[in-house]
Amino acid sequence: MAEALYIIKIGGNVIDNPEACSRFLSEFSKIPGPKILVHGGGKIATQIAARLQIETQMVEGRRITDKPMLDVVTMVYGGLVNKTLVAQLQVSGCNAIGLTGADGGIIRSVKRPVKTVDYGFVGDIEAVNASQINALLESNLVPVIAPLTYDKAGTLLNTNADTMASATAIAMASFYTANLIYCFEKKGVLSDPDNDDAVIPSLSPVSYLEHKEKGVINKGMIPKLDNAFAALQAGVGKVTICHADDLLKAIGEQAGTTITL
Ligand SMILES: Nc1ncnc2c1ncn2[C@@H]1O[C@H](COP(=O)(O)OP(=O)(O)O)[C@@H](O)[C@H]1O
Ligand SMILES: CC(=O)N[C@@H](CCC(=O)OP(=O)(O)O)C(=O)O
Repeated sequence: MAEALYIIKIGGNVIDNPEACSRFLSEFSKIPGPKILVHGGGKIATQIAARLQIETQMVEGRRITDKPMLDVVTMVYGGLVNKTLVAQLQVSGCNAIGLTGADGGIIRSVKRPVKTVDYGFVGDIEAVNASQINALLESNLVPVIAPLTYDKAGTLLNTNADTMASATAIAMASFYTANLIYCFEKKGVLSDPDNDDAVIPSLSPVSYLEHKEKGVINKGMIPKLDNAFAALQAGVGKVTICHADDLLKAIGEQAGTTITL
């Protein structure tokens, strides 16, 4: 069996909480062997945009990204968030290297075509350069990937971080047994949104549909789960959704929600 690789995604709600983020990074640093961190930061981009009097508009979990908003997300994801995480990982003994999809040409996308909604500078992933990412891993570096990609015209594009993580895990599955873990601020996918302990231990496509129809799985969880199922279907070994504090538990035994087919 191929060597295990852990692709961990951390969302904006955890990054925005300094104590929770620091606990998460300390757990992440302890993962043995090759690993990749993919981060979001949507909440911080929204806050900084507001300070600059730029209004945020989300449609189906995706940010409408005009040029002023593209400038904000480039600064926030590619700069502030990415470099803060890298610096903190360095002092945890983890030799992190911060990258957008454009760095090393690791993730290229195409501007989302305008159908009913014009998302602006938002990218749909077209190609992940798994060999380039693997070269970093083989140099014992830990890639920390920001949710920005680039297109063939050399334009940066804003790209959902859950999709970045799923596409990276799928591409890396040609070299490793890929394990994708979505870490966020809840204990897993919940069967009752008002009860933080009502974790669904294992979620199949059929039960996903049932929970979605009942309305108990909604908002940001829908694109996250769509990405999770897509990864499993495309050869990723294991996909888990868990609390950021439970990362090592999810790797060692079981925590949160395991996605099944
Ligand atoms: N059934 C559910 N279980 C857990 N979270 C849910 C559920 N339905 C909707 N959510 C929402 O999904 C959110 C996670 O998605 P998102 O905001 O995109 O997170 P992230 O910051 O990790 O990208 C949670 O904060 C929660 O409000
Ligand atoms: C196109 C698009 O929507 N991009 C996302 C990228 C950040 C992200 O996904 O952050 P979280 O994981 O913290 O939600 C956004 O700008 O919000």
